[in-house]
Amino acid sequence: MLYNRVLITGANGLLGQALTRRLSQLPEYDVLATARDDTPRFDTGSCGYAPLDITQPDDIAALFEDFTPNVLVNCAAMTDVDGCTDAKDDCWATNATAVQHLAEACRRHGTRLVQVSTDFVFDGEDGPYAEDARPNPVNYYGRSKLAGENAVRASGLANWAIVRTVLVYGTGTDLGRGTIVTWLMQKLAAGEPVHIVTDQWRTPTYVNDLARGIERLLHYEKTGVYHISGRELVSIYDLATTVADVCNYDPDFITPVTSDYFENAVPRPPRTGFIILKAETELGYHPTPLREGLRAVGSTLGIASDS
Ligand SMILES: NC(=O)c1ccc[n+]([C@@H]2O[C@H](COP(=O)([O-])OP(=O)(O)OC[C@H]3O[C@@H](n4cnc5c(N)ncnc54)[C@H](OP(=O)(O)O)[C@@H]3O)[C@@H](O)[C@H]2O)c1
Ligand SMILES: Cc1cn([C@H]2C[C@H](O)[C@@H](COP(=O)(O)OP(=O)(O)O[C@H]3O[C@@H](C)[C@H](O)[C@@H](O)[C@H]3O)O2)c(=O)[nH]c1=O
Repeated sequence: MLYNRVLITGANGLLGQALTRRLSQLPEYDVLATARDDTPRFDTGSCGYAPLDITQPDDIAALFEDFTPNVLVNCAAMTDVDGCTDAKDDCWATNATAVQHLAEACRRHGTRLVQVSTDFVFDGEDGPYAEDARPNPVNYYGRSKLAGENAVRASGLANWAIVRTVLVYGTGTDLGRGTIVTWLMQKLAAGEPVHIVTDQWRTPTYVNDLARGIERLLHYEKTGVYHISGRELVSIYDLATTVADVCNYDPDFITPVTSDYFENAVPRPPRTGFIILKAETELGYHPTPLREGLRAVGSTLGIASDS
């Protein structure tokens, strides 16, 4: 397709900003970025912007009439995992019911839907996971995201894709929720001690890689489930010491702990991470090595790194 009208929801978030930035640089896409605020929190480049709360079906319907997207990429979600357990109704409305409304609008307009999902649909007992592994979420956030996936599958839409990803890191403008990597950089730069878990493993994902993976998926018009993440499976403690090493911070500020140290945190799946062979072979997706991604983030933040 030469000219593709792409609607992005949740554009003010970490992924939404990166994807808007990436697609706005490509002449074949006409992008409308949407988010809850009246105005965007970041430079949208050549993209249009409109406010949209995805929990409001009438607003979705009106926007579809106006913009008539060929593709919708849903980057909006409630992503505060502990907060999802504290505010279950809001979480379900955003991560499950709203996806049902978006899928319904897509079905009515013949729009392709790309839904972004998470490694937290799995229980983390035997990661890394391929696309056909059986979901079994261990917390409310994971259950709500799995319900969002199922809303897409059950919608009767012919043309859909689900992109699952893992612990995304990167930078953006005025992000509501930072990332563990930038949080670590700030803490270690200030010489503040941190306690980091040794018993949770992930394949951390550089946000610009994820945006590129989604762009490849749009380009090839792929359907079905895709795992798009980094390739390296590391514990969060290893991630933290790598951050310290790359940025020349003192690793002694990092104390290893196990998950039970955080008594009030909701349970996380211990070992997730993804097998990304399908994305590599079908999309030509090749993630940035972890150290390189961390260096890029450090450099955006003005931090001198090891290279
Ligand atoms: N970050 C990760 O580590 C990670 C890992 C796996 C999967 N994911 C998935 O990746 C996707 C993108 O997440 P992210 O990392 O970009 O998180 P994020 O930075 O928290 O962005 C999510 C965005 O969704 C917006 N949003 C929430 N409720 C909304 C509503 N009712 N209407 C419109 N927008 C709404 C938020 O808006 P406000 O800014 O106004 O609050 C926020 O900007 C999500 O589906 C998430 O589940 C993320
Ligand atoms: C704040 C903090 C976190 N951690 C660990 C716990 C987690 O394994 C990891 C990241 O913590 P958080 O940023 O709270 O993320 P989280 O555990 O909620 O992470 C999730 O976010 C979801 C939106 C995504 O879908 C998931 O893929 C995942 O990345 O860091 C510590 O070890 N010490 C700390 O002080």
